[in-house]
Amino acid sequence: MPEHLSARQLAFLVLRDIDKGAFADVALERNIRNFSLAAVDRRLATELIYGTVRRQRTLDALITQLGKRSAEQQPAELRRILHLGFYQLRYLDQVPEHAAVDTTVQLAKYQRLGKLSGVVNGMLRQYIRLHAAGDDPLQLPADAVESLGILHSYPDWIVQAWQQLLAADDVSKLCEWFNQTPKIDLRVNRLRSSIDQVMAALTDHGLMVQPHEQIPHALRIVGATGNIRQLPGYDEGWWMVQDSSAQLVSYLVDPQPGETIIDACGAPGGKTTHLAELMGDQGRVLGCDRTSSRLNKICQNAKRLQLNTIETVMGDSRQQPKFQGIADRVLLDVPCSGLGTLHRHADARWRQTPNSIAGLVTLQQELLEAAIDWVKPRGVLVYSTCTLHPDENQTLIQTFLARHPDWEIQPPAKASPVAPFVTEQGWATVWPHQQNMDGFFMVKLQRC
Ligand SMILES: C[S@@+](CC[C@H](N)C(=O)[O-])C[C@H]1O[C@@H](n2cnc3c(N)ncnc32)[C@H](O)[C@@H]1O
Repeated sequence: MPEHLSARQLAFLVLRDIDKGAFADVALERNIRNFSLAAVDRRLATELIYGTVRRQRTLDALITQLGKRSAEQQPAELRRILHLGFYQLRYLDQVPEHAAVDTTVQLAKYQRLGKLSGVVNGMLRQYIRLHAAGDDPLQLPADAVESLGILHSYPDWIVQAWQQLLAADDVSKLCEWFNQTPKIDLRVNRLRSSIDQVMAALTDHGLMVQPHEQIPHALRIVGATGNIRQLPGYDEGWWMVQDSSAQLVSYLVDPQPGETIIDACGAPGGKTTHLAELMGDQGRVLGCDRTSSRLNKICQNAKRLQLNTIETVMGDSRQQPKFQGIADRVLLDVPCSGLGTLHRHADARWRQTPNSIAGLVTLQQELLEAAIDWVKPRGVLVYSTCTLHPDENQTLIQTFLARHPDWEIQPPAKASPVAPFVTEQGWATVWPHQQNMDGFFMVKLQRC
């Protein structure tokens, strides 16, 4: 197989596995071992896989508009080959048009779709002709929701959910934001290191690193990192990978040394470990989860970060009567639809559905009803999600407050790193297209 085809060939094989139900990252990891690719080709394959999965609706619309049959009627393998071709033409400036066409036609031949290689050639060349004439080859319908969904590649129901919360222009910007490659943020372990020490070590290692303007101990790595475990300070527990917006949650909890904190849905421990760090590792932090393999990750992270106050508790947090009235603060970082981290999980927008959201809302409500009984009379509970769906956030909290008039929202103190993100209702929402971080929702509740 010619070298220049290998990246596309790998991408194609991974896409075929995804069509059989595999998760994108798992399928990539499994297939990559069979190819000895140079780093640059590995990067191209990764971009092609995640890019075509993200942009699938847009690419399907092009197939339908430029072909004789709709995308759904095309043979599955031909459809994936066309996705790869159109993706390179539309989104990859570094791939010359002729290379995109030639490699896609060759890919069809390698897959024994030789008879259809003329179709591939014709459709891709038609795209190039229309583009050269100054037109966007992608035609959009008049309906505003469908138009945004096709242009940015989202199911209509996600666009509609965001329209409930944002102006049309913001919805468009948010859709586009999630189509970019994710960045990696670190949280510096203040008990083992400092921002300056970690920045110096990473810069010496050849990385570009920026401190976050609003969030103490948060750093952003600019560009590719390579294997994260091989970066300086990892083994020493100087830092943890955690998006800046996720770091805000523990600031909202605001744990104090000596207190008892329960983290009801704690694995893999990003926030459990942050809570212990903020308490100077003094007190008791119970990190709970119902999945034992995930609970182990809390132990591993606590060990690496050299934190001693964390105890793990295995089980369903809807049924933990032993926690009744023992907590100064509870964190409920619930399982959610993840609409705030769509850039990190290319296929997530196609896996979630309105039905799956409804199931999650029931679980979230049950967890909240159970966890309020753990809070001491003057204690607080923080509810958080990495989603941007109103049913899992604003509506869920409003429904809870209507059912529990003895609870109210406590906005963060003015000096809190969370304060800049607080809305007039007292909860905080991080909008990625405005704040350039993962999407998050968080609110602190207390008894009146
Ligand atoms: C959003 S993740 C938590 C992320 C974590 N707080 C962090 O910052 O690393 C939600 C977690 O809830 C756990 N979970 C789901 N249902 C649960 C339940 N009924 N009781 C306890 N944990 C649950 C999942 O296993 C998952 O690890």
